[in-house]
Amino acid sequence: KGRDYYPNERNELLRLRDAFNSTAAYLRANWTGVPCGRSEQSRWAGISCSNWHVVQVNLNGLQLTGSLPPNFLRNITYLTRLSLKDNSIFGSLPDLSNFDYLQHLILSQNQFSSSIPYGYINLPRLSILELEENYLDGRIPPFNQDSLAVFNVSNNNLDGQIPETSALRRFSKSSFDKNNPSLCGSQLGKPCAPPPSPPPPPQSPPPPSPPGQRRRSPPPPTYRRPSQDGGSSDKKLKPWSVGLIAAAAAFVPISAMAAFFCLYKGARKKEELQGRQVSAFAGAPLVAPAWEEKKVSHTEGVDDTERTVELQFFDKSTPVFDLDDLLRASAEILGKGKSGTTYKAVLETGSVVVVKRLKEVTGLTKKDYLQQMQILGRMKHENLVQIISFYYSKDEKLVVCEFVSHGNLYDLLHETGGAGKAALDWKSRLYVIKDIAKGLNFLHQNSAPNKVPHGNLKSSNVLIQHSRGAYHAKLADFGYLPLFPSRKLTQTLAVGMSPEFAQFKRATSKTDVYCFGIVLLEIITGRDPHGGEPVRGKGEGEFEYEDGTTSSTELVEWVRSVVNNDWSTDVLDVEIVGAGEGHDEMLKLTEIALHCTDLNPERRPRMSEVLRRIEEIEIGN
Ligand SMILES: Nc1ncnc2c1ncn2[C@@H]1O[C@H](COP(=O)(O)OP(=O)(O)OP(=O)(O)O)[C@@H](O)[C@H]1O
Repeated sequence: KGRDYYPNERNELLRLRDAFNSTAAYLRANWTGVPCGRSEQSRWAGISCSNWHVVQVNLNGLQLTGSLPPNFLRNITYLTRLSLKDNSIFGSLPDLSNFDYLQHLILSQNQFSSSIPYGYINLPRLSILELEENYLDGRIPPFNQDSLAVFNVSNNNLDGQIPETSALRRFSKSSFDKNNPSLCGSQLGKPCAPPPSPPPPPQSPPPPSPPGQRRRSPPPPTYRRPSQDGGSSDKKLKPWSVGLIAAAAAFVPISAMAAFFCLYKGARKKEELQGRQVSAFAGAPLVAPAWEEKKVSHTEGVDDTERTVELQFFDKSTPVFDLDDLLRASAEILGKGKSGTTYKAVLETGSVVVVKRLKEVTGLTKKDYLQQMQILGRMKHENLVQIISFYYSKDEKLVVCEFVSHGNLYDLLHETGGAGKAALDWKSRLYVIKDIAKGLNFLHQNSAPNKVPHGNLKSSNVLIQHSRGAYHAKLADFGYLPLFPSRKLTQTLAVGMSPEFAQFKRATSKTDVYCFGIVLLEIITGRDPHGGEPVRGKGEGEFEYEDGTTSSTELVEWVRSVVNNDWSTDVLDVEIVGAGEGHDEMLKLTEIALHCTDLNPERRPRMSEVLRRIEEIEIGN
């Protein structure tokens, strides 16, 4: 019956599978039997074989949550490729010494939070190393493999000098930059040592530096070996702690969180002793004494010292909680978007909130962050997700907002199996459309004229509530645009899909109107404007629509051509065409949507006009 398989390799894969939480159900169902048989092609999803051995593990974008088991894959001796990109795996990067055949190591877009293991410099055949978009800290080891062709450690929390090896000198800024604020070296055009200070002129002594301002001495240029646990010994609140705790809480009982919590507490105690944990609003009057105890405050002013800000609450009538409460909450990941990871947290009091951990905001000053948060906190409207509070520290920016219970419009419109889709009849769609228009108009009325008030309007950011027999909508994720410094990131937001952004890299309030038009077309036609294709992850760190050819414009063009021909009802979603109601109204809405998605932003209507026209449309019985 041919040769035997290698049971050790199978066991290693099963150990890996079992380390992930229930999102790995797919692997549980599929990884049965023998991974490598006679053929090179494995029956196991994500596994490739050669000569009866496992040689590749490719588990990208499967929403895997958990940490990698110790001595990870140690018996898979012939492994050439390990790719776990775009999951929510946390903890330390795996120790991979003695993997002599490993060529591709791709662990980007996860939540790993250790330093980069030193042993990686001894992987003799390493040609692709992608570790970007994690929470890695510490120094970059001195990689010097000639084989290295792709190297990316950007978007982490690394520091120190980029080692001056010939292999690393081959890579440019984009391999290292973003969110690695303390990293320095020629690749970044950022010398590590401070420039030698000129001798002070004898007549005039240099002005005294302002109190409390000390120059940070540059880190020593040598590589510091990571401590045993793979982390750094610095006990400050780690950028990963919230994510780790929240993710861990998704599948461990609250009591098991104590260990994490102690770690966090210890870190805080030290910070408090050092006087770093100071509220930026320390002078603000607190309304109830109990709140003082809880060390929370309400936003009343802004200062600009680069310190941690405790959770800030906007509404004095909401029950308050502090970061400790939040960390103790049981949490689950709702999703990982382009702007960060979103968690649902159930506090011990039973209140449910949503916590968004923003990424890519490290370049932002605290003042800018607080100012924008204050603007957003004032945006109170029944069709906007209410922001409850926010948190700022150098490494961690959190936005806490209300939880909206019925998922998002995208899922409701495109859910396969029909359950969600059929539920959204014409009347519900019109309710939802009106709500979106009202929420967006409110944002537009209350924002400065030169701003992009929402910036990320798309159906997955329209959250649905079901009350008194009807669907209602609330807009989420608005106002983040000023927080994201890079164009590349703006490109991933909904406004980045507009024709003007694709062509001129520009967005205005009329770009929001365009996004609204696209959502409207999506509701009317039932078609996914992005054709169901992933927006992200086309190539190595690239985005699908980078060249500006968005498929949302294809949807617009298609609707326009059908409508121009004979006002046919062909564009309408079959679900509502079948019901035979509301055709005229839907066609009126199609006209509005086409007006909103005009290629020329100047010709698009203002949101106030859009709302007026939509409100004229009757909701029948
Ligand atoms: N306040 C909320 N209440 C309930 N669910 C929410 C809330 N905010 C976000 N979600 C859900 O969490 C998931 C992830 O949201 P998130 O905003 O992180 O990603 P996204 O919308 O896919 O992308 P982006 O970051 O570009 O907005 C989505 O399914 C969204 O519907």
